Amino acid sequence: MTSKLCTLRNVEKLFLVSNVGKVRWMSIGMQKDSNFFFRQLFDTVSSTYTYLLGDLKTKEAVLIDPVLEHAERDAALIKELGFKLIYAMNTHMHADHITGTGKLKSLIPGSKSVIGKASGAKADIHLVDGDIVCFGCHQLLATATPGHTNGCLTYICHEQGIAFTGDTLLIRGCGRTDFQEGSSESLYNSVHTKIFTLPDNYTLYPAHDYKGQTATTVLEEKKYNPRLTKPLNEFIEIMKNLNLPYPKMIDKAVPANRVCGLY
Ligand SMILES: N[C@@H](CCC(=O)N[C@@H](CSS)C(=O)NCC(=O)O)C(=O)O
Ligand SMILES: [Fe+2]
Repeated sequence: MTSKLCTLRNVEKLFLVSNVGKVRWMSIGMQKDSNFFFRQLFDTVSSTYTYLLGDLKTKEAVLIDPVLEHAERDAALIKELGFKLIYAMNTHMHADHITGTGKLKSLIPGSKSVIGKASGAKADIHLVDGDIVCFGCHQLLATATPGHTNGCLTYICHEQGIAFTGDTLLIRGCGRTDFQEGSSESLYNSVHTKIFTLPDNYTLYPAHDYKGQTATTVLEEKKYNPRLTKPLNEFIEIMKNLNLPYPKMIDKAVPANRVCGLY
C-alpha cells in the first residue's frame, strides 16, 4: 500500500476501498517493523513528551504533541534525520503548554496540523474515532478516549504494539477531570474499554510524566494504577479529591491551542 493511498482514512473506508489494505492491516498484526523510527523527546518546563515517529524507507514522519518552545529543536531533528514531516498531531487541546503544531507548519512547509474533531480546536485535519493516520507503511489508529477533555484521542500503532495515550492514561495515574469538559466517569470508561482491552504487552506512552518515568505497559497499569484499578465509584471520589492547582499556563494555553498555538 502506498502512503498516498492511506494518507488519512476511516478504518471502514480502508477496508472497503482497499482489500490489500485490509489484509495488510490484519496480517502485520504484532510484527515489529525494522523500518519504524521512534524517538521520545521531553520538555522539562511542562514535563511533556513529544514523539517523533517515522518510516525509515519513505522518510515520512509524524510528530505527536509538540511543544511551541521546542518547535525549532524538533524541526532541526526532523531535517537532520532526513524525514519529511507530514502531520504535526495533538492528542488533545492541552491546558498546560502551547502546542507547537502551528509553528511547525510554518517551519516545515507542507506539513499539516491534526487534532480530534471533538476538541473544537482549529487544525488542518480533524480526526474522529476509527480514523487511520498513515506515514509511509505505518499506521496510527485514532481512538476516542474522552474524559480528561472531550476531544482526547489515543493513537494506537498495532503493528508495533504501542499506544500514545495523551493525558487519558498517565504512568500510575491519569489526566485530571476538573476542567475542559472533564468527566471522571467518561475517563474511566475510556481507559477500561479502549486501553485496558489492548494486549497486555502493549507499551503505553503518555503525554506527561512528573516522576521521571518514560513508558508503561497495559499489564502494569491494569495491575498497579492506583486510580484506575479501583471500582468506578471509588475512582470518582479519588478524582474529586486530587486538589491539584490549576496549570500555571491554562489561561494562555487553552485559547492559544484553539488555534494550533498560533495566537
Ligand atoms: N503543575 C502543572 C500542571 C500539572 C497538571 O495539572 N497536569 C495535568 C496534565 S496537563 S493538562 C494532569 O492531568 N495531571 C494529573 C495528575 O494527577 O497530575 C502546571 O502548572 O503546568
Ligand atoms: Fe491535558
